[in-house]
Amino acid sequence: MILMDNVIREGHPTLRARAKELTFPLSKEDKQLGQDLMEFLINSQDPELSEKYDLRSGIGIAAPQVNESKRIFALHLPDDSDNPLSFVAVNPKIVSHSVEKTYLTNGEGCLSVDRNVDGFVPRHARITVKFFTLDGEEKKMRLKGLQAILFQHELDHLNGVMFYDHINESNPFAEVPNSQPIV
Ligand SMILES: O=CN(O)CCNC(=O)c1cccc(Cl)c1Cl
Ligand code: NI
Repeated sequence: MILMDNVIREGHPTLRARAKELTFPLSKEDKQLGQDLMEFLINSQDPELSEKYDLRSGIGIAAPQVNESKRIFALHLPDDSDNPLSFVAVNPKIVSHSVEKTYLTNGEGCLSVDRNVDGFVPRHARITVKFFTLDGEEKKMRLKGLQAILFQHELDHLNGVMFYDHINESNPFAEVPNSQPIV
């Protein structure tokens, strides 16, 4: 199982590398990696397991964060949100996006960043995405709100981008033009 000791932190070169596409059928190891990423999210959101294994809670995790430079990540948005979202995405892509932006007024956090970095992280408000499941099935879906933000945060990790790269340096809380914030 993935533990915090397996999570690499800022400064590790893998976080700034472009991760490599996977080929199908996936190797046993790559399938296991996808399953391990999802298991980490579920464990990290479980009060007992997160305490037992000292896990920082996460709603997404990308393979580069455990030093696997592969284009695969897992999202697991708690089922108390209006519509639950939980999947492992292989070779994910954004195929189209809104002009309008969005951002979380509380900012974003990252398991690979052991500090608070305040500021608005402007993201596409609505995205159409494509990815493959661990079994090689192609999926296409439209995401908005926190689900869209989360997908973009994880896809950034596959491209060596950190959330704070998007924060306005001169004024972290500067108004974001043409945006609908999420409180
Ligand atoms: O890459 C994934 N992580 O670093 C896991 C920890 N961060 C979060 O759960 C998190 C928190 C707030 C907003 C977003 Cl968008 C995310 Cl992703
Ligand atoms: Ni992150």
